Amino acid sequence: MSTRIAFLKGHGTENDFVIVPDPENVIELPPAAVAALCDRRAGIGGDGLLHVVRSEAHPEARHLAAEAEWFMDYRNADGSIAEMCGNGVRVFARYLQRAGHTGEGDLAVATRGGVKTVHIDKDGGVTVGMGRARLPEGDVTVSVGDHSWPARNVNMGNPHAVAFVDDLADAGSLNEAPPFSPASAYPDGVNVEFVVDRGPRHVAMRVHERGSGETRSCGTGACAVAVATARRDGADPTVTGAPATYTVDVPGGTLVITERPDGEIEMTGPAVIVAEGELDAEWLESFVR
Ligand SMILES: N[C@@H](CCC[C@H](N)C(=O)O)C(=O)O
Repeated sequence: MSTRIAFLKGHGTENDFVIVPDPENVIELPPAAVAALCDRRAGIGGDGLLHVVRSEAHPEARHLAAEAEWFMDYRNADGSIAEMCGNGVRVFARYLQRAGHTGEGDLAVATRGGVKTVHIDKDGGVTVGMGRARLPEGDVTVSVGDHSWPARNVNMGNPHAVAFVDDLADAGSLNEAPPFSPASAYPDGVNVEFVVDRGPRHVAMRVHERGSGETRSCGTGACAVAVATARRDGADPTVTGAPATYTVDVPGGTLVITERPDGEIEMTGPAVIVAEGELDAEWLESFVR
């Protein structure tokens, strides 16, 4: 009989993840194994994978172990590594709560983008301290078919290009990564958000994620959109001293983002575990070469 490996499936605003609890970091997860797990036909299916490891047991997080017991080793659906995942970190916290590793209240989670503080609300929502946005200077253009738009460069630990469009349908099918220029703007690739206004401090977006394609939501992307929209609207809490809260509709739900006067960004949204099961270790090992 083959060995079985526990997994769970969860989502935050329909950005969905395969969760692999592996506290001691003993499960081999090369890119091919991650891509197989995230495959929606031949695997479990997901926009990404949350490898749940104790910080002490992971070489990339050991230095953060005193601040955060758990490390979110996040992978995109194609197996590539990303610095941060805003929806993923909420689902990660929900898993830790369900597994009895944390209760209600604040929880520190180590990520490649630094330590994030997560608050599990009593009403089911989860709030994450996402850190500060960086807005590198430089003109960027993104295109889809015959359309092209100027885009705002926003870094939330991972790179985003935010384009304001007349209609979300203008972004087309988003089957391919939208080309950008100059080609040197994002040497490691970029997540691209398309945004329309819905009302005062209320926008809607679609996203093409680096390493995952079009997804139903992107938490870091929603934060990038909130900051880009605030600057477009002339709102900069670090200058005015007044917090700016934006509601960001994504195809899979709604996220609420607040930028505080100290520049720190908080994001609130749902985090749901939908299933729990066992993987066939032999099947997974067939992708480990
Ligand atoms: N869906 C995530 C972002 C995941 C990483 C991204 N695809 C990248 O490569 O930077 C989120 O909710 O933030």
